Amino acid sequence: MTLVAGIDSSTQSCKVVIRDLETGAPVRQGRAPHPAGTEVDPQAWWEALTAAITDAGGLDDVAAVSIAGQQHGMVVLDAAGEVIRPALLWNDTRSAAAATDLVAEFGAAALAARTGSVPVASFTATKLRWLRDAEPGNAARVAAVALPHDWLTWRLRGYGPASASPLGPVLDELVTDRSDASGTSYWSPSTGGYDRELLVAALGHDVVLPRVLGPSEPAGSTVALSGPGLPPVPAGIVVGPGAGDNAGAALGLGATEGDVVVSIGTSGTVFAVTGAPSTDESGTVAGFADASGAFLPLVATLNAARVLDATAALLGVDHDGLGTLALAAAPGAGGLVLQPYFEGERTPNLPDATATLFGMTLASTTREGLARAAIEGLLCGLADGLDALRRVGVEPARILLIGGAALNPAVQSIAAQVFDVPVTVPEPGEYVADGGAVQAGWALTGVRPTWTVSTAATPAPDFRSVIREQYAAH
Ligand SMILES: Nc1ncnc2c1ncn2[C@@H]1O[C@H](COP(=O)(O)OP(=O)(O)O)[C@@H](O)[C@H]1O
Ligand SMILES: O=C(CO)[C@@H](O)[C@H](O)COP(=O)(O)O
Repeated sequence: MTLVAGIDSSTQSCKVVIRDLETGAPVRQGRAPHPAGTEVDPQAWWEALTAAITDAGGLDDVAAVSIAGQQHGMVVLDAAGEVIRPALLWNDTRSAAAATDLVAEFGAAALAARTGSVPVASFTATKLRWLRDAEPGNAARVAAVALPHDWLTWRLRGYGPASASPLGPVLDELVTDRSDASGTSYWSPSTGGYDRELLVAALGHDVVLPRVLGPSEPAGSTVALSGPGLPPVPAGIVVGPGAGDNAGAALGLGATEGDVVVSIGTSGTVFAVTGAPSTDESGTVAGFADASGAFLPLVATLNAARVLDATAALLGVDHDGLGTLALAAAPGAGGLVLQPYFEGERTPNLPDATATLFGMTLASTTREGLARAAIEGLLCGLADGLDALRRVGVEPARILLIGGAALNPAVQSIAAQVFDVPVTVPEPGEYVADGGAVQAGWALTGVRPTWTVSTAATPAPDFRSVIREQYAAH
């Protein structure tokens, strides 16, 4: 039996899935938490990767591995391969003004044409501009810029600072893939090349950028790393190119034309695999590349599963309790509407916004109503995203609902009331890590594995227009 491993280094945790290459059957898995916050020392991801691989029983019997991860995070390295400052994550909004500056300098339409997207604070280029302006000393030291999955792949292949890696700080050995490169705002999904003028405009000088690998192109192989604080990984495992987490999920799900994936994790995302690149100069839809050689128009919100975490904590219940309360209220929650911008918002681009509860009356202000308004509010933001995808030509036939909060039965049934497209809930799984496992198998054999994904639920279509009408009124 040949085993392959996929890794998802996501915002809240690191997950490892090991599968049988031939059948796709799960063999074992592991996970470890990431620290909270929107600024994280990448060393914490390396330690979580070590813990998660250990939790998964190590990789001794594994033939190939590939790492997918949260998109956009800014990892800046000096000439000695040292991380210069903690990474700014995709959900860190301090670079909102820098994003505004870059859009003013180049124009939204030009940026959409050159990079597929109009940058907001999430995008790497805006974080580099923030660094240039706020921390010029750190900016001047930058010799290479990587994304979270690029840096972890580099470390797993034995590169890193001289004191902590067998192969040392070889910056030219940094690699990335099309999907994650497309979230930088200095790479073009249409041409497949870096836009160095935009990089220099952001950071102030040119630097080493990771080589962009094709979907099945191996990054190289592992070197033996076993030791205290190092992942238990033997030498010679093939390392796949890795991916941005959303592209990884599309690969893990085997999403095809007509499928729109809605992921409710730390971020909320709505995306589809398409044959041609998309351009949306309004900035709503990011025109990303995918991990199979195609494209991935995507809408992302900042406020997703944690809206439910916060509401459940406020109501003093767990996730199941929140779901039970929500289903006890009628669709529309008696007029109660939660605009859930707890962390500012990315789509719409309102980085300084806060959450607001509308429609509070003595009748509507109940625990049940609040629970339902929280689920409806986060789903309405994603339904707006679905409409934006339609505007760039996506024709949805079904929604594949994934991510931590998709496990919640109330989220599943309310999704069938908010989306005007049938909803399918795949069996609970780590689809981003599964996408990494697909990449690992693809890089190992040259043939893309096609594994079956089972369905856990298909909530009956039950579209209730009142929910979106109320939400849109505020
Ligand atoms: N049954 C549930 N109902 C609602 N939310 C849940 C449930 N189970 C997990 N979550 C939430 O899902 C989130 C984690 O989802 P995940 O997709 O792993 O996130 P990420 O990939 O961004 O790290 C957490 O905020 C967690 O509290
Ligand atoms: O910024 C985006 C997509 O553009 C986010 O989707 C991040 O990629 C983080 O994803 P999760 O950790 O929430 O899955």
